Amino acid sequence: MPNFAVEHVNRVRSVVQSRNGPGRSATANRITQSWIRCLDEYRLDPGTCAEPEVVSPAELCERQERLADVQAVAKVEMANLYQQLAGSGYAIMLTDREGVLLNYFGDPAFTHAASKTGLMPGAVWSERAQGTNGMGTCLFERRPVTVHQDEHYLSRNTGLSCAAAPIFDHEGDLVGVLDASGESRLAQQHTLALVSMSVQMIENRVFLHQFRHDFILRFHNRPEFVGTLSEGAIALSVTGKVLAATRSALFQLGLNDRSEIVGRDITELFNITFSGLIDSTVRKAFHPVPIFEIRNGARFFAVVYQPVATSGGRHAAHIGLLPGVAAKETPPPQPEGPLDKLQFGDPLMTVNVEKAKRVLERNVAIMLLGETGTGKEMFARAIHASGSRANRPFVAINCASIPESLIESELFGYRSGAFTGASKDGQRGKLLQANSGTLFLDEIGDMPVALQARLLRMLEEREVIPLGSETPVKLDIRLISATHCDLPKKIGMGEFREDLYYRLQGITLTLPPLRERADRGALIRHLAAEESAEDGPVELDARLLAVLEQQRWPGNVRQLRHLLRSMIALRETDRLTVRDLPPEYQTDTASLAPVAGEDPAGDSPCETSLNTLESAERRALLQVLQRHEWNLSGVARELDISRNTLYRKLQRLNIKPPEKSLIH
Ligand SMILES: Nc1ncnc2c1ncn2[C@@H]1O[C@H](COP(=O)(O)OP(=O)(O)OP(=O)(O)O)[C@@H](O)[C@H]1O
Repeated sequence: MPNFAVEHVNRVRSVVQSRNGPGRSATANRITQSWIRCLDEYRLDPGTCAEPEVVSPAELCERQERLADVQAVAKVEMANLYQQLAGSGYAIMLTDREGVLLNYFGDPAFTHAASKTGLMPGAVWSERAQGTNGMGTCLFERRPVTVHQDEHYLSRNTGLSCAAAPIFDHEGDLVGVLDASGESRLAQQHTLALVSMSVQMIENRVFLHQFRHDFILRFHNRPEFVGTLSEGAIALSVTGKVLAATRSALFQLGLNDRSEIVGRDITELFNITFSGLIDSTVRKAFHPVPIFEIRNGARFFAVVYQPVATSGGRHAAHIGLLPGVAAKETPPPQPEGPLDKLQFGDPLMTVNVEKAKRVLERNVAIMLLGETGTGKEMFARAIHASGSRANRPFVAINCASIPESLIESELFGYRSGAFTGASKDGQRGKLLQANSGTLFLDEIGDMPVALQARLLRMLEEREVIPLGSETPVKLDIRLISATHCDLPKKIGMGEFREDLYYRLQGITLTLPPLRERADRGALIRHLAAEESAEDGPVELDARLLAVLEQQRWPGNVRQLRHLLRSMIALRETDRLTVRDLPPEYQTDTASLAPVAGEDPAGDSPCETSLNTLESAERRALLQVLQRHEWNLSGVARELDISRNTLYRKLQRLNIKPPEKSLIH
């Protein structure tokens, strides 16, 4: 036996005999306790040269099968983790609850040495088989542990540094361990933080998969964290009873045990009915809605996902059974998706929605253009919620609101100590957080030029190198960007890279400003209904509606929503009139034409904002439309213009079809 091994064996024996650990820290005490177990209880020889214990291939298969759900999800996370740590001589391993190594991602530099100690599929890494070690000791302690070099019990394992975290199922049962082991001489706290994050991701995804045929409430106290690693998730039955909850859900609700929540009705936990929650989620196009927890009144933001349909149509059965939802949601032939809920007949919005639907499952970057408040983020969320990534993270980053010096680390992440002030555990950047989901880059026009180059490289190569690392991590991200800037102008001024511009716009969708939306009457009514949902319906009188329709709305839908919200809050009766408008909106009304029918002698209200030439064009076009009984294809043909050009003309000239006519 080599000298170092003899010394290690002697040290282990003397520590165990004197019950005196290698140091006085909690970790050292835990290591001593483990050494005592190994010698006294398992009767292991710290200097053993016996071959590592390995189960038969048939048994390995059987064990892998038993943990198939976890394995399938873990594979993706193991690959991510491996790529974050690759180059530093690490292997990532998954064991079952008996410590049998099921899956292994190894750094080539390490794999050869590792197989000699038994770091290979089928090997048993329980404490009983391998003495104190990351996987085995983690299984024993049921919490994340590091075991660094000569803290190992067997002398042959003292070259290893291990960081391991336990994986629990939704009932709190330990199902396995995720471990990163390597030959690094550095302490493992940073690696342990990464391993623990991966475990949380695995637990969340397994949960979402296992309860995919039930309703799932996903929440966090910050809306932007819904859909990410730290969200809480609660599975609900068709009647709104809690079936299961993730660890993070219990943590956020301040509960210690699942029994405090499982079997309870959602209304006992939050101040909202189940059907109300589903309704508002759908109405807000899967944008998290605020809910309040009953015990302490804490505010959360939540989204409810409906069951994924099975071949037997279990989804449809659920909807049919739901109290309150059933009546409103009589199964339509083509169920309305989150995208459909954003438009009410405006031709440009209809085209946008149709185009977005066509590329839902295709790897095409989407660029959303539009003035502030036109609903770009809402549209991006609806795209995400409509596709197969709906259960994956939606990560939004506003390039204009974070300091230039921090955008890079926000996006690409950093390792511990990468810069002054960096968290000691490092951070997974937004790009990695969004992996397998959607990344929404808002205000992309404000991204610093230097970073644009890095972003472009990431898009071309579909991989990212976290700050402070040298190893790329593969990315699978749906990218949606948005801006209100004139990007071609920025390109001309050298402030935006042309190559990135073309890369970002697989398709470009321009959201119309509110003042140009042909469906703004319906949108106003829809928003008024949403804003008054909690305290009873309101009615908007015709003149108020006309006045609202003719405002300029520099802040677009956001401004409209805020105005309606305050009018509804301050109302004296449930019938809102122009008298309920704040003064700054009323000044505009004097110059507006009266509502049709109020003053038959006056010009059409729609003409008041047009110049003489436009008014003439409008009248001429109306005549052609009437001649063709509003058949737009016929009109387009007669005028020799495309239907799209005709739509734009109708919008510009503020022409709407008569109430009951169908555009065809
Ligand atoms: N189609 C819509 N239906 C209902 N509400 C909408 C719609 N579009 C936008 N809104 C509302 O308008 C507000 C602004 O939407 P959003 O934040 O998505 O706009 P934006 O264009 O991304 O704004 P900014 O450019 O300032 O980031 C939100 O509160 C949203 O509720």
